[in-house]
Amino acid sequence: MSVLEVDGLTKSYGPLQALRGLTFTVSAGEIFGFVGSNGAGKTTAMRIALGVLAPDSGEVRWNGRPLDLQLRRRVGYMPEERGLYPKMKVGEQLVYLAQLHGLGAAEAHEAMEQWTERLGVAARRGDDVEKLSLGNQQRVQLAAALIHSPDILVLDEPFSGLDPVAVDVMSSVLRERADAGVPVIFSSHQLDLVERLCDRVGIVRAGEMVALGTIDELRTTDTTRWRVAVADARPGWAHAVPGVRVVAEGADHVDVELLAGTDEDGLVQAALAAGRLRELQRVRPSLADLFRGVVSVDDATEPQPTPQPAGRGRRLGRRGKDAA
Ligand SMILES: Nc1ncnc2c1ncn2[C@@H]1O[C@H](COP(=O)(O)OP(=O)(O)OP(=O)(O)O)[C@@H](O)[C@H]1O
Repeated sequence: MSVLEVDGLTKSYGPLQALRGLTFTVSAGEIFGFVGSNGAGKTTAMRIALGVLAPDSGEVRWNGRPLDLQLRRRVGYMPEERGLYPKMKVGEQLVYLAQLHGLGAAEAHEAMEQWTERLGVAARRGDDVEKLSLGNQQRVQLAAALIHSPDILVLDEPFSGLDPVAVDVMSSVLRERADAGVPVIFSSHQLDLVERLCDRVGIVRAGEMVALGTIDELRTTDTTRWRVAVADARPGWAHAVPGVRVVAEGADHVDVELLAGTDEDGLVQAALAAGRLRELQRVRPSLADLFRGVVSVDDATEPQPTPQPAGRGRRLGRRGKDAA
């Protein structure tokens, strides 16, 4: 079976180690969700997968073969910073991009018509890209990634800023491509969407993969989670129960985890003693819960550079990324 292998990627920007041996695979027909805090290294990894950025070490292979220039032309890429010509008309631009990927004029035109139709921007073919709303520009950007029927799709935050209808269209296109045998990788901070759409998920933290698998595989932990609703309970009652860790507190309920070796009897007794027990049920952690479990609050800050002698080690911000 065809497989995209991302193997042991490391990448530093000056003193900042953005990737530390990042490894994962995506099979043909699979949608892989790439998640992680801001600055975790997702864009860096995707740029390397496309070949626009070279790793310091490690390799990306497609069916066992390192991704060379020829194979890279078979990748459909949606960059985070987007990459359309603002003053070019939507239709002309898509035809032009298709031809750059080797399609003949008639074929390119047909592909443009097909994708603008499918993505709901057919009426905008004659408009300059810059005149489109951001969401519509994004639809065109996806069309640009798909126009040459790529064998691999790599999409950097394709869902950000889309309205719910566009999210549905984008989701069904990705599923369709995957069903046609294309491995699809996309990054997103919309974890509910990732949970819904992806066959497997990778959680990156400071340039390393810290969790990898199907959502169900990621849910397999040695702790179990319960939701308990107690009316008129004294505040904070759950915090005092031995073997219980409070993971979320709502207005009328708490979510708790029973630590390994603890059964639910103690929790039930404590809940009954705390007030009128309204609800007690086992809950399956969402991807957002799993994410919080492996990515700490501190990760929202970016990976720290290794200490440098005075005068060096300046960290580039978002705007400086492409300049480096
Ligand atoms: N060209 C560059 N020069 C210097 N530092 C960079 C450059 N590109 C990225 N970085 C840094 O590398 C780290 C990883 O960045 P990257 O953009 O890959 O993360 P990300 O997971 O895509 O983040 P986000 O979710 O915010 O898009 C960050 O600390 C970032 O500031």
